Amino acid sequence: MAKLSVTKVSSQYQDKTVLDHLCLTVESGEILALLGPSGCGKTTLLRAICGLQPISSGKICVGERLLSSVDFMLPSEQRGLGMIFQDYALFPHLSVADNIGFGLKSLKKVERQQRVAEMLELVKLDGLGERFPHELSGGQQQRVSIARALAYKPDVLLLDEPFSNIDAQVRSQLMQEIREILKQQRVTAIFVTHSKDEAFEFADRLALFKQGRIVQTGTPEQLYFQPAEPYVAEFLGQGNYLEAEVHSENQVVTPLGLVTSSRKLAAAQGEHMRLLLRPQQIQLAPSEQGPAVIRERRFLGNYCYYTVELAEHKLQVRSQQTQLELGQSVSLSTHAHPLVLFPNVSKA
Ligand SMILES: Nc1ncnc2c1ncn2[C@@H]1O[C@H](COP(=O)(O)OP(=O)(O)OP(=O)(O)O)[C@@H](O)[C@H]1O
Repeated sequence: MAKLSVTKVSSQYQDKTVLDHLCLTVESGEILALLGPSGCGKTTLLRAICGLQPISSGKICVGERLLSSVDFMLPSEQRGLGMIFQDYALFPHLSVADNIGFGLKSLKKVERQQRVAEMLELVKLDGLGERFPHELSGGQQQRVSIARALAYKPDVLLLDEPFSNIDAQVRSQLMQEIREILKQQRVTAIFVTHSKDEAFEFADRLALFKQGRIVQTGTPEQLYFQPAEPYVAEFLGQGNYLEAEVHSENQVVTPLGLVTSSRKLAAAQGEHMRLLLRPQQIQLAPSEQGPAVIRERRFLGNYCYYTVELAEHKLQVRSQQTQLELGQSVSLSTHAHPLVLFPNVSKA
């Protein structure tokens, strides 16, 4: 059974529907990223899970325990959830140790001190227990809030844009460290972000939001390489779209020539579709008679990003061939892979 389940949940602000029959499950020990643009309802869903936002349909459960339904709202403090905020939300007048021990008042003093010491060690802040939050860096403050949330062993940890205020230079390392801690402690977590890079780096699975609904859930690879719709494809990264006519059960005719799918196509022969190719799915080869020309080039170390002109198309190509020059003619190809085809709206 899923650890957290959100079933057909709707919620409104005044008359405006912000969550629309939304369904989501998080498995035990899993880190799920809720990903989506600003205003799509991510924070509202977290608030509903925490018990700060009423719902008008559906239910929210942890295991078999009901947290919210249309006519029931378990008080926030009885939900067994931990919460991490963007602004750390530490008590400024309490020391680091007292912040971490804040939710442990039911424990005896010695046990509490022991748990606080374990948590300080876990988040690599041993020796800093007597400091106050303003004496710590942003990354260290976020470690304190992780320690505070994990100290009372929550059933599910909710993280609302926890890395947004962290300096870009240390963000990636902090994310990796916190991910390791959550995995080591087998914490079930929901992580809200509008950054696909953060979602890729931190989560096991992504759920992509669109106007109050989840449009697709899956591993980063599934959403990136097998997006269910153009919205998903575009949110997760750059892509090239080419007109494609279905030629056989696993081939399409495109401006690149015949492109082969490594699995059977869902579209019928003769149908006009749009083929999605990620920049790294197009291969370049220098060729004097090649039909395409390099128009822009960005060198990025191990690889180059090229803008390649092919008839009226401008294609973005990522290639490890870093020696190609502006104005050079090239041929283009793509290896057989599971092709992603979307309906061709202009011909529909
Ligand atoms: N208290 C409120 N009263 C009325 N409308 C609200 C309220 N809070 C949020 N909204 C609206 O509900 C919608 C969803 O907001 P929400 O904060 O859940 O989005 P979000 O995806 O978390 O966005 P962001 O990434 O910017 O935090 C937005 O259109 C927002 O303007």
